[in-house]
Amino acid sequence: MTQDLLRIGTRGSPLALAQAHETRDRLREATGLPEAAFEIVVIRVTGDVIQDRSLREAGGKGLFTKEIEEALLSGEVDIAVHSMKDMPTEQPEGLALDCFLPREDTRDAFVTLTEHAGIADLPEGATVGTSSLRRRAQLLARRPDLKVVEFRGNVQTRLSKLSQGIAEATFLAMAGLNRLGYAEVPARPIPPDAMLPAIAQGAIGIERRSADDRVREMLAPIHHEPTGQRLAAERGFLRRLDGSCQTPIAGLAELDGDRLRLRGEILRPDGSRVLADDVTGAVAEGAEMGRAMAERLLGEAGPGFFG
Ligand SMILES: NCc1[nH]cc(CCC(=O)O)c1CC(=O)O
Repeated sequence: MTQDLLRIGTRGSPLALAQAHETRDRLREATGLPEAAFEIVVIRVTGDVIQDRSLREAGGKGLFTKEIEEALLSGEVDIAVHSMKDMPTEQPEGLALDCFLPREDTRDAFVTLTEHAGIADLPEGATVGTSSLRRRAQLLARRPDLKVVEFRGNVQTRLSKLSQGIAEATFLAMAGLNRLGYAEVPARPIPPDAMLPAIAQGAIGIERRSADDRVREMLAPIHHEPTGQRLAAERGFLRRLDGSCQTPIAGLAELDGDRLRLRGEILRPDGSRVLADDVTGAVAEGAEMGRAMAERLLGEAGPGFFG
């Protein structure tokens, strides 16, 4: 970082830009620096360029982060703002990811232009759009009769697919809708008991060069430790499961004083089996609780579970 400018790297999607603006505003507030001290630098990532096929086919993890991390390492940007939901559990050598903003709503939302109030009310054989393996598996676990079609693109695109009748409902993260200020989108939050969210859903993380002390000091006052504690548990769970990267995984940690409750779930992609666990322990033990839960569920699953 040059003496007077902090370059903030981000994807160019409306949600990514909203998250970058939130980060800049919090940094301005914390540092007292003027708006001119920050520059938002939009970086094109592979995941944004691929439009014609499913992201999974294109090769899994890191599709939304690789180019941004390269820009960090080369000094093109000084920090990178990410949806933690899209972040691998390990960062490249030389980068640190330990600053988290206060978490938004962690729930998924059921979105429909029809009068159906939720998953249970959809007519027999109805079509639901989602490109999330997790949501697909969770949906089919409850309603094996439903048809799932691939749904990509931003919120507007997905809503227009609903209005064209391509599907009767879809799912979106409440966090994204709230951060974009889309109060008019017909979205009903789903309680975590009914659909456990993705690991780290609703959390924003800020990545930096490990050795950049000036940036580390600048980020310290905007870090939200309770969010960090919850993510430590959820990502501890994910880290142990990451090997099978096509695995539908869900998890949510919640704090109650110095206690942490962690719920986790792994599913077969077709929803035919769901293995779930729910534990409470000391906040400081979150990462280990997550790892141990993953171990238990993997043991229960046995070989071939994800087939
Ligand atoms: N995988 C895409 C993605 N990454 C983060 C969010 C939403 C915001 C969040 O969960 O923080 C979304 C879209 C969605 O799931 O609706």
